[in-house]
Amino acid sequence: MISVRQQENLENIIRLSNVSLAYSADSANVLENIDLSLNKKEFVCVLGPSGCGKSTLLKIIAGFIFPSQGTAQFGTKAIAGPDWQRGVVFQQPPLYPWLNVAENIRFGLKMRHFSKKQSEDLITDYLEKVGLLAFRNHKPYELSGGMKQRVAIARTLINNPLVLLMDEPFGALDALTREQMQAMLRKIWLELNNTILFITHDVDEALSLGTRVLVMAKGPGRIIREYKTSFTYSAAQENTESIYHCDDFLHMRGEILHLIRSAV
Ligand SMILES: Nc1ncnc2c1ncn2[C@@H]1O[C@H](COP(=O)(O)OP(=O)(O)OP(=O)(O)O)[C@@H](O)[C@H]1O
Repeated sequence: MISVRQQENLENIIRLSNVSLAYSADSANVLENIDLSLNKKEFVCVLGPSGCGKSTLLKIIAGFIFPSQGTAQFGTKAIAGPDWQRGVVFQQPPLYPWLNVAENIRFGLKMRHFSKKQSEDLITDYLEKVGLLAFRNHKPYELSGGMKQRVAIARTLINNPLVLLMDEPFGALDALTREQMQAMLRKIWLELNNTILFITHDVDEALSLGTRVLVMAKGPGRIIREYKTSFTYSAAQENTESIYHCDDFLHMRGEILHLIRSAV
C-alpha cells in the first residue's frame, strides 16, 4: 500500500544532466553521461563497486568539484560551490578536538548569526535528536566513533539543509552501532523531511534506508539501474529484522548483488 508520504509531491531539488567528469584534461572520464534528479524528501542510496565514482558524484552535488561536461543544478541554479543548504557528512567526522560536543555543533550556526538563546535551544533540540543530551560538555576524544558521527550529523542538520549528502557515514562503525545509527537517521529523516543522498557499500543498509536505490558500474562510472523501495517505512514501524527476511527484500538484494558483481 502506498502511504500518504510516498504520494507527496516529487519536486526536483537536484538535477544532473548528461554529466561527465575527468579529474584532468588528459585522464579518462570517471563519470560519464549521468542523468540524475533528486526529489524533495527522497532518501536516495547509491551502491556500486569501489572506484565507480560514487564519491565523485556526491562531490559534484556538494559543489566541491564541477562537471567536465553537462550541468549540475540545485533548484533552478547551477551548482557553483559548497552551500550550507547542501550539508555533507563524511565517514570520518571532522570535529574540532578542542571544542566540546555543544561547541562543535554550535560552530555551523555561528555563521548564520543566531542569537545566543536561539542557538542554545537549537543545540539542545539537535543533541536530543541524536541522543547526546548527556554528552554536551564532552570533548571528541571522550566519545566513541558512533557518538562522534552523531555530533557530525547534528552539526550538519542544525542548519536545516534542504539536502543532506552522506558519504559512507556509517562505514567505520561496528554492526550494532551501525544499526542504531541507521534507526536514528531513519527517524530524523521521517521527522525533518530533508532530501538525503547516501553512499554505501552495504546493500542491506541501502535497501533498509532508501526510498530509491541507484546502482552504479565502473569504467566509466555510470548509473545502470535504479530501484524504488519502501522497506524503510516498515523498518521505522517494526524493525529491520522483519524486512531482512521478507521475499521482496531478499529478491531485490540478490538482484543488486548480482548487478554489482557483474559491474566490476
Ligand atoms: N582527486 C582525484 N584526482 C584524481 N583521481 C581521483 C580523485 N578522486 C578520485 N579519483 C579517481 O576517480 C575514481 C572514482 O573515485 P571515487 O572515490 O569517486 O569512487 P568511489 O566509488 O566513491 O570509490 P570507493 O567506493 O572506493 O570509495 C577512482 O578511480 C579514483 O582513483
